[in-house]
Formats: sequence, structure tokens, C-alpha cells
Amino acid sequence: MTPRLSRALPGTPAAPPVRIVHLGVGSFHRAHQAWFTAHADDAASWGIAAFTGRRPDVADALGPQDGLFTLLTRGAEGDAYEVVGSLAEVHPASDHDRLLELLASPEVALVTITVTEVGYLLDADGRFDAGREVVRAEAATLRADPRAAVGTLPARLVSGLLARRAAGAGPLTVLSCDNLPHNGAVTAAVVGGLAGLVDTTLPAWVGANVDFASSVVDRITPATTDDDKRLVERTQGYLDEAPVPTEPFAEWVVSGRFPSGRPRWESAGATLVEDVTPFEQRKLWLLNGAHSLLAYAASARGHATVDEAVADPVCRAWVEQLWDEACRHLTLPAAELDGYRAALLERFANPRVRHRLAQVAADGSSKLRVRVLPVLRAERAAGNVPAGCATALAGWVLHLQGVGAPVTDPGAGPALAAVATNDPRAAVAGVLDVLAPGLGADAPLVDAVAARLSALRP
Ligand SMILES: NC(=O)c1ccc[n+]([C@@H]2O[C@H](COP(=O)([O-])OP(=O)(O)OC[C@H]3O[C@@H](n4cnc5c(N)ncnc54)[C@H](O)[C@@H]3O)[C@@H](O)[C@H]2O)c1
Ligand SMILES: O=P(O)(O)OC[C@@H](O)[C@@H](O)[C@H](O)[C@H](O)CO
Repeated sequence: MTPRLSRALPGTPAAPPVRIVHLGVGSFHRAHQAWFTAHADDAASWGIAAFTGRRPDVADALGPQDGLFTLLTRGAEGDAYEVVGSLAEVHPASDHDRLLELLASPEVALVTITVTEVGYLLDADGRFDAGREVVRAEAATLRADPRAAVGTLPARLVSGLLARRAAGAGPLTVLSCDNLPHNGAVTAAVVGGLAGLVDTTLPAWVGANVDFASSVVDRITPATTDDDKRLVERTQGYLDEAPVPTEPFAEWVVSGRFPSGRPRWESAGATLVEDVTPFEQRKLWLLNGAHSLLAYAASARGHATVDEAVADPVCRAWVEQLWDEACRHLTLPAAELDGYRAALLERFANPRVRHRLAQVAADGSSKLRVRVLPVLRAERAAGNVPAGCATALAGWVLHLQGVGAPVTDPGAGPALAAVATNDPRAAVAGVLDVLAPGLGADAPLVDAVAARLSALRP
């Protein structure tokens, strides 16, 4: 019988002591932060206790494997396999007591996060949505009992910080690794916002003790398939219920103070900077902007994966158009941007990554605000009507109308209501207003998006 991957198998790495807590252990955390941590030259001192974001699936799969998983790195020419050992513990989100115990320990220096854009509970303007029912309910729960089990990211962090303050466990860094602009400041704002609703003395303690670091993260990591599991079993001779396919490229640009220390991630290739903004805009506007454009507009043309889409000259021209628009507003040197674009096209074209457009398409109502709207606003301020942005937005309208990738977006209610009309201009104006109140009154923009909508409709 094929053995299950675990630390009992010969040659597998030992579990390092836990000094990092991660919230939201999906595929990306394992391909990125867990991999960088395992490759740092002080990896033996930095173990991760990882918690799922909501459902227990990943903890159920990784528990019997002692946190080990196979990273399946899919180069254009072939695969490489590596057992990653930095996850020392894996817990379901429901194991709140363990989260509090860890955050109350002075050994724990860092909390890292990947809970998707939606997990931060932001409103349309990107601010903490303190008016939500779930926020009010979890604030009341924590006021009544600071150790009570809570489920949202802000509430889990606030209850953990209350436990840390009570234990006198010292300062801590909270490091967001989600695709959000200013992810450190956003995390500080959501934690500060909820902290004030729970205990009026907590925001000052947080201000003095918690370092909200920022990072730009990059590694294209599609969801695991059953084929990936079979491939690992066939080639590696063990069963892994949770291998992670990813691409060879990996980038991490980090800015923070790290008062209680951190792994030497730079020894594994990460870049430590004072300000992540130029890298953040480059990545979100070029890589993620193009991804979202393709997820909607290329899936409407019948494409299923990113590599198929960029092999289609029509889709590739849309991407180049969007990139020309974005590059007019990026501050990095032109030669660097040209190199970045060329490398991106190569990464997108990797036929073995099989990144499904339907996966990228999820949660468009949150993603488009940070990936496409900033470029659109900059272009309109410069007097341009950007055709690439218009294609991305027209693709989203079409997607909401049921064409192309399916809609998986709990926040799409108002946009779905806006597109339920036979009048293309009204649908476009309604969607633009949902994305940014007032944008639907921009007649030249509405005309451009409506024209693209007619052109894209199959
Ligand atoms: N996959 C990639 O290529 C990639 C690359 C760069 C950055 N990221 C970032 O990582 C995030 C996760 O990507 P992934 O590939 O690991 O996805 P995944 O589906 O494998 O994991 C998502 C994780 O987020 C949690 N989550 C989802 N919605 C949540 C919510 N509302 N509240 C709390 N937790 C929630 C899930 O429980 C899970 O732990 C992305 O949304 C993005 O911000 C991903
Ligand atoms: O992970 P999401 O859902 O935020 O976005 C889907 C992709 O655009 C994204 O995961 C990219 O592959 C990634 O940002 C590359 O580093």
C-alpha cells in the first residue's frame, strides 16, 4: 500500500518551533510564505502554526501529514517536486483556543494572513465596513467574552491581541499577504476599527505594540486538482492529499519593523524595502489587472485558462492595451516595466500551470476596484478614455449577465441587479456606479464600455 506523506517517512524535514501564526492556509500561503520560510537560512528556528480561514478541509488533509505537503513546481519544460516542512501545526479556524494560546506566547513574533480580498470586510471605498451585521455581532461577542470563538479575520485578530495584551507577551508583527493595495494599512484599519468597538483602551495598546507590515506577493498558484494528487503519488511514491501546484517564479517585497524578529526571508530571495507602493501598483495593475480582464473578456470568447487566452492574439492585444494604459501611471523606469511585461507574458503562457479563468474570476466586485479602477481613474484624470480598462469592465458586465466564467462572488448582488436590463448603456452605468458611486455619470466612459460590451457579446 502507498504510504501517506508524514514526518515518519525517511528524509522528511523535522518540524521547526512555532514562531509564526498564519491565518488562511490555502494553496497560496503554502506556495509562497511557507516556501520562503522553509528556504530562509534560519528556517530551523521558524515554524508556522497555520489556521484555515473558514472551512476545515486543508487542516483535515494536512493534519495526518504533520503539516507536510508537496510543492509541485510546473516549469514550461517539466515538473519539480519538493516536500515543504515549515508548517509545524495546522488547525481548522474553529480551534480558537489554540490561536489565543499561540498569540499569548512571547515566542510568537509574527502573524501572516491570506484570507482573500473579501476577508477584510471592506466597503466600496476600501474602508472597514463597521456597519455590517457580522461586525456588530462579533464586537458584542468579544465585549461579553474576549476569549469567545469568533470567525471573521478582524475579530480573530482582535481576540488574539486581547490575549497577547493580557499575557504581557510583547510586540508583534501582523503581515498581510493578500492582493490588496496598502495591505498593511488596511489590516491596521480593520483591526483598529473593531478594537475600538470591543474595548476603548485596546487601540492605544495596538498602536504601541503591533507593527502592521505590508507586502507585495507574487506566485501564480492554481487550485489543486485530483490529477495533481495522482501525479505526486505516481512519481513520488507516497500519498499527498494536499499537494500545491505552482509556477517557478516567486516574488515577495516586504516592508515592516518586525520588533520581535522574522525569518531571514531575504536569504530565500525576498526583498525588504521602505515602501512597497511602486511594486504593489506594478503587480496589481499589470499582473492582476490583466488576469481579471482575461477572466471575464477571454472566458466570454470560450477560453478556459490563462495560457489559452494569451495564445489568442485578440486577447493578447487587449492585455497589451491595458498595460499601455497602466504604464503611463507607474513610476518605475520604462525599461524595468518593459522587462516586467515580457516576463509576465511568458509566465501567463506557461501551458503547464493550467490557471483556470473561472478561479481568477471569483469576487470581481472586490478585485476590480483594486486592479482596474485605479488605472481607469488615472486615465480619466489625464483626459483619456482607456480602451483596455473598458474591455475589462465590459467583460465583467457580460460575466454578470451569464456569459463566460460562472459568477462566484457573494458581494456581487448590487452589480447583478444593475445588469438585469436589456439596455446596455443602463447596465454599464449601473455597474460603474456600483464599483464607484458617480462613475456611471461619466458619459464618454459609459459609451466606450457599452461599445466594448456589444463587440464582446458572442
Ligand atoms: N493563488 C494565487 O496565485 C495567489 C497569488 C498571490 C496572492 N494570492 C492571495 O492569496 C489569497 C488566497 O489565495 P489561495 O490561492 O490560497 O486561495 P485558496 O482558496 O486556496 O485559500 C483561500 C484561503 O482564504 C480563506 N478565506 C476565503 N474567504 C475568506 C473569508 N471571507 N474570511 C476568512 N477567510 C477566508 C479560506 O478559508 C482559505 O484559507 C488570494 O485571494 C490572494 O489575496 C493568491
Ligand atoms: O488570488 P486571487 O483570487 O486574489 O486572484 C487570482 C489571481 O489573479 C491571482 O491569484 C494571481 O495569480 C496572483 O496574484 C499572482 O501572484
